[in-house]
Amino acid sequence: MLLKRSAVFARCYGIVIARRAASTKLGAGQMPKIPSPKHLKGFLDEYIVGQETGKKVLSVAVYNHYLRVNDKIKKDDLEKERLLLECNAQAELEAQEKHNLDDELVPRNEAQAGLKNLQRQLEETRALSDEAAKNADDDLELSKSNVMVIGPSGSGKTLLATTLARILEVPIAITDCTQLTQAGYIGEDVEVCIERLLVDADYDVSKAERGIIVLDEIDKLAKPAASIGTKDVSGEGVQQALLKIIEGHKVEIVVERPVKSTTDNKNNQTVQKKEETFVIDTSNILFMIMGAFVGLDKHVARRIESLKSLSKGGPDAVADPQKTKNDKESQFSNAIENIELSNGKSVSALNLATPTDLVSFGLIPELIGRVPVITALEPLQRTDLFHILREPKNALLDQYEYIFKQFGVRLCITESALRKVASFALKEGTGARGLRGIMERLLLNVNYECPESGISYVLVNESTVDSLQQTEYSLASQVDAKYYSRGQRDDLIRDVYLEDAELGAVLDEEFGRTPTIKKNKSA
Ligand SMILES: Nc1ncnc2c1ncn2[C@@H]1O[C@H](COP(=O)(O)OP(=O)(O)OP(=O)(O)O)[C@@H](O)[C@H]1O
Repeated sequence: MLLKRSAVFARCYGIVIARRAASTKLGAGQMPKIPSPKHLKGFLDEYIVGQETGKKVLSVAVYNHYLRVNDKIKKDDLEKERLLLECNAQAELEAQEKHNLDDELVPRNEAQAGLKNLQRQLEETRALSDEAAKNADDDLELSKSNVMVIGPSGSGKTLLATTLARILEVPIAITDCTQLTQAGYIGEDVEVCIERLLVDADYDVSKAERGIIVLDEIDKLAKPAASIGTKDVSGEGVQQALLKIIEGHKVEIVVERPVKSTTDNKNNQTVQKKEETFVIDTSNILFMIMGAFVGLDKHVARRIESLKSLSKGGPDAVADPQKTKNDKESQFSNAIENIELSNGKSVSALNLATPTDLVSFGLIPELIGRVPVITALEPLQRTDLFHILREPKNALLDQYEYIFKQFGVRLCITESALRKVASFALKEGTGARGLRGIMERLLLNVNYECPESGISYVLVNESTVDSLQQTEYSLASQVDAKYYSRGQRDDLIRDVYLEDAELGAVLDEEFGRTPTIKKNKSA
């Protein structure tokens, strides 16, 4: 009996500790409401132009990931609840048993009836919790699904990840894989990505444990064919080191956490830091692995062409290589190979990349195996770049208009000027990333001239962009626009209408003018 009691005590003691931990963490980490894939995609549409397939694939993958996270947390909580219920009933039974049997005032038969009653309650509790566990499909565990996003530089890979983190209100950490090395070598250890996530989660472990880690430039870890047999501490070594954390593992990290800031006599603020150890379980963290994988499209195109030639029966049947080229944009070095499908549609070769292609590229199969969802982003076309300039939330045009408004100037950029900027960016071949640089060069001189100058309106039109294209970067200061004082507002509107009737109408409305009838050159 003594042995039995001490066993029960030990069990209850253990569970009471679990109860304390559970009561503070119960439901912690669970997402309150996961937006549906359609809702997620709709939100992405507001910020990201094009990339329809990528946005759809990611919306579904992210939705499923967080369903799994919630399911896992729910099951863990249920199990804790179950143990608690059982423990409480058992502890009460033990206490009552002792009390009733020791108390001489309680008649023997009443004490025994009371105990029987408690025993029945305990049985009922067990049956109820067993039933709840059965209903929750306890044995079924959803597996982790990390995501790989392949796409040319500046196509929106990082923007997709950060936008998703924003809608889901989860912390995010972006790590450039080229900085990582195997533990013990000069460079950053792979655990640095978890440390960054923890910082973004404001040192809240449960928040960090459901965050997103982006491993950017993963393609730079590809094992070069020449490295076979040699130790590759920054490529294959890092891929190996990433395996555990990507799959789901408890990782211990020591971070220097800022605790308080003090001000010395000279009014200098110093932040005091304290070393703290955290244990982070990475099994609910969503890993998004990204890279441009330059050359992968050519590899895929070759593989598909050789498959086609095999199915048609010999070298004579090899498809015209021109067919796999991007139609208009192929003259640019970063153009991605296109593949013509049997239904006549043309898709980017990156969309047809298989895990085997990625292994041929130099990623290790174990890493690819842990990332079951693979999607590719399309290289952005001229029209995408034009839309990116003015349509999404946070569009560059809105940003520049806002900056100019701060010093009292209405910046007007015509549609044809923006289309020229888009063409210019396409030629530079850096995707949407290049747009910012071009806009900076375009507006450098204007931005220099306007503040505190008496200028109220600036018009940047097609010829302004032409003058930028004719100059070298160093001569960007020679790019000029049209400037107007407050009294020349009508001149501005007239000039705007010559190139962009839509913008003219916007200005008419903005200034409370009667709409101008003559809406364009031909009118
Ligand atoms: N499809 C898009 N829609 C809207 N904006 C975009 C899009 N693609 C890129 N951008 C803009 O270009 C900038 C760079 O994009 P992002 O950092 O997401 O590119 P990336 O694909 O991650 O490039 P890299 O491989 O060089 O890191 C973003 O800040 C964003 O403003």
